[in-house]
Amino acid sequence: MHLDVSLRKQQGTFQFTAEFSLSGQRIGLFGPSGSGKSTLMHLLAGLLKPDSGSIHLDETVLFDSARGINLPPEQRRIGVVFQHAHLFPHMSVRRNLLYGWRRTPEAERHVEPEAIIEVLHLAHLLDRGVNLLSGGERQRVALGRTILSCPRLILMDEPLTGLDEELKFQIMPYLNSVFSRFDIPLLFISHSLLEMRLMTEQVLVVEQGEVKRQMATEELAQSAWAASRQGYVNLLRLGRPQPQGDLWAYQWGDVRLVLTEQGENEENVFELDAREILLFKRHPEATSARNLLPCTVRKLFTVGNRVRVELQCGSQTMTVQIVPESMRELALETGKEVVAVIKASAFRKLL
Ligand SMILES: Nc1ncnc2c1ncn2[C@@H]1O[C@H](COP(=O)(O)OP(=O)(O)OP(=O)(O)O)[C@@H](O)[C@H]1O
Repeated sequence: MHLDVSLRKQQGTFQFTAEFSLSGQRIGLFGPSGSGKSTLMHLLAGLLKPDSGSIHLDETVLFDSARGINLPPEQRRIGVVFQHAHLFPHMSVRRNLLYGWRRTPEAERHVEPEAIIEVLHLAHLLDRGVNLLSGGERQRVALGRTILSCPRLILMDEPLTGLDEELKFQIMPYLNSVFSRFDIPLLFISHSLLEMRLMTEQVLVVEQGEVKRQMATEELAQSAWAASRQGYVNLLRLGRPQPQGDLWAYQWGDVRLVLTEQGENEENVFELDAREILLFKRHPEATSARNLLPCTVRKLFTVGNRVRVELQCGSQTMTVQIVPESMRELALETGKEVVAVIKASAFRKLL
């Protein structure tokens, strides 16, 4: 997807401006409450009209004040999923799902209902009334219905915010598999940096009514680490494991990792807190930890009494957090070889 935006909008005393041009499939909108994220989504979807400027999505002009163009929402083919699933209460799950699909011209129907029902695991719910669904099931139906209207872009405004932590992590794999399998561009709003890292590749940072920056999501995660007291968390995407005794062995690029947890999916996402990784000058003689990875120091950053060490481990990178005293004792510098030691139980399965 390519999106070109240059616009202004005054809402009461709130002035919103956006000037950006981006290409990508998984984009996040990140910023504090009241900064203008939902405003931007409404402007893109055609639910709000800019005072001036233009919006181009791929080859289509959605809005251009100078040329008097303002496509109505139904002609923009942009799907929107809000925090609370807005389903038709008097219809079954099946009729909700097929609502947009039946209205989409045949030539533009590039997603089949059966495929969506399978990916979102909705087959057993098809004849149920939507009032009898749980919060997570409602969100899955809302997402399925939006995708079946075959949009060119999907906007999601905090779709996971109303759900409890456990449900959130149950739904995210569905979202990920839908967006990977059907390759639909996504613009995703969330206050959660972890959700951003799991769902997007790039982010637009919105602050005080303005799109201020555009950066890789990982860059945002690194800068958030420097600004907060929290530890940095590595996210590792690992494939199917092989049993190794009563543990599980995963291939991570050209590195083999041994974990206590079994991942059942094609792709399993684990978090690894940067503070839980130990560094040694050379291979320790004996240790209870199951993972001893020869690595090279790529970068070092010191923030107060914390040092972030970026390591190259074969083809993969990993971040470790230590204290300045350890850095001096290990004489760490760029290019130095070290051994990273990680317990099999230090990895926590997220997805
Ligand atoms: N119709 C309106 N009239 C006046 N001000 C409005 C109107 N709609 C929204 N605003 C103001 O615009 C600002 C941006 O709102 P918006 O909902 O876009 O923020 P947001 O970044 O999505 O916030 P949150 O993360 O809390 O959802 C807020 O200060 C809001 O009060």
